[in-house]
Amino acid sequence: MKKAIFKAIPLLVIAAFIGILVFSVDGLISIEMMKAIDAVTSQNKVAFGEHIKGLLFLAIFLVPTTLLLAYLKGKYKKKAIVSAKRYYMEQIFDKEINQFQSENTAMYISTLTNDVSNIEMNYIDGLYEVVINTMNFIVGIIVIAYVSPIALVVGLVLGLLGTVISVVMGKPLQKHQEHRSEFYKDYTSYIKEFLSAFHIIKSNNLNDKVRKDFFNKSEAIQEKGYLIDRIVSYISATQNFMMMTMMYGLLAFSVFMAIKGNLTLGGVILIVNNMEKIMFPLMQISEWLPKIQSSKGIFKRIDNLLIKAVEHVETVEIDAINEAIGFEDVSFSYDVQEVLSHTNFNFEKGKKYLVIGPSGGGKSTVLKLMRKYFNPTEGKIRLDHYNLKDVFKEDYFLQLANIEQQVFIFEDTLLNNLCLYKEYSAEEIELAIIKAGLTDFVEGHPQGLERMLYDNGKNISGGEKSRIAIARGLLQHAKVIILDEAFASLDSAIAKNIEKTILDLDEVMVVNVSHVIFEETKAYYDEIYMIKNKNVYAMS
Ligand SMILES: Nc1ncnc2c1ncn2[C@@H]1O[C@H](COP(=O)(O)OP(=O)(O)OP(=O)(O)O)[C@@H](O)[C@H]1O
Repeated sequence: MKKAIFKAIPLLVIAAFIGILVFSVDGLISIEMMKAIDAVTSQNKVAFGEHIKGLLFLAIFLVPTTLLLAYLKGKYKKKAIVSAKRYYMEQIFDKEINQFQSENTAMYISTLTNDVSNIEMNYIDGLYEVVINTMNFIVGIIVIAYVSPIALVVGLVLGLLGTVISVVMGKPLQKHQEHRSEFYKDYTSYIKEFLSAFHIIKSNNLNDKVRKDFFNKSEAIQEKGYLIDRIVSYISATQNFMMMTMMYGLLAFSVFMAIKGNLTLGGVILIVNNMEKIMFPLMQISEWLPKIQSSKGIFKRIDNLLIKAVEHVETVEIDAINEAIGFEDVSFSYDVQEVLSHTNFNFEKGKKYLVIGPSGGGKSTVLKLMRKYFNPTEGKIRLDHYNLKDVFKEDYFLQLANIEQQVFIFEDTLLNNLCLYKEYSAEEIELAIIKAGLTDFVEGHPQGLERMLYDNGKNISGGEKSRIAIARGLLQHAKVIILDEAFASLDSAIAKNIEKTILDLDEVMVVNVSHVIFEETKAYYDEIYMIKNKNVYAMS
């Protein structure tokens, strides 16, 4: 993820140059001021007037450059955060479906919210502050060196010491930030679970247990936050002590030089004035360095989360399915459990298949293999004369329409939910609506296709969701339609009608896994497969 953030480095470099300009102008103002004061002490009115003029000119020049620096800061931060988030999303969508499904999605939510905002506050802001304050510090030191080179050495030694102390003290922060990030992951996972199970918790009187668990988890996070704040306070206190020592040390040193006649009054004022310009950046640098360091563990956690499982390299492009999808001596196991053993069967182009079998027999597993979520443990799935494993997913998925019982509804209009953000003609949409039995549903609402669907379809019924999924499948004009218990939430009259519509589709292979079997439509299938005892049997 760091690499993505580094895309904003050119902006940071430009900001660093503008920073040098701003701080140099500021330094020149101090020098003009010193000269003006020395002109007063030597009663030189002409020189005083000239230095005041120079001072005013520089002060005016400072306004646009300071504004430019503020603008660049905003640009850099925006670019860094946007690239980090874009990289994050790209890496997630690069993952295989099966890998993603085997992980807890709460991890992703927690990383995208807590960890990314932590990186923004500590790392992205930190890099900017360290770079800009380093420029400020360097210019401050040069300005002081202009009147007293020895003061430069004293300043540098003290500055270096302060930074080393901060970095060493900041070490434990990294470990605690990592722990806090872990706590947040569990916490997000827990919140996700209890919000999803709200009705189960209420109806089973589990409120007290949930309240107690919630309290314990919240307290653990707050305790960790408190510990981190305490460490930050210790670091700040040590830094303040260092800064005070440095300020008074330099002050005493410049007064000593003035007494010895090696420094003018203007010079003492310049050093005192510029001390803040050295101290403040030093304080900032030593405050931000531990924060930058503490992000290391979080980066590691995010990068581990985004690691893609090693996958087979796909090489075959297709633009149609011309013959069949055939399972040849296919075996498949989840970890230790074997679900299919050396099984052979075919789904031919344009034919209709009903797949039945006992619960846990392996029906969904066959569909997952067919959808390329997994590859067989042994044997191969043939697509025409290719091994399905070698075929590009993007090409293959264009040929498939999946209609499942669990239908996801986007928080958007009915139209967008039907078309899934693709372009279809009005006639195509109308035909899909009719075939999916959605006509009354669309016409029965004053806003028709423009009605809004909310929160994964909370404002529509399970049957309506299923019909939306069916309409989506029909609109796709896919050559293979896979139905996974798609009729389970529909009343039998509607289900029979839709099943018949789908079975009437010419040139479309239909694979219907269903517990709901209608005698009236059974005859329309070319084959019925029974999946049991790790094997697939043709019933005809
Ligand atoms: N991701 C998984 N990890 C481990 N085992 C799994 C996984 N998915 C399914 N199984 C196991 O594999 C077997 C076959 O499951 P599958 O979901 O294919 O059956 P099914 O015939 O579709 O069942 P049902 O009709 O109940 O939906 C079951 O014993 C199940 O517990």
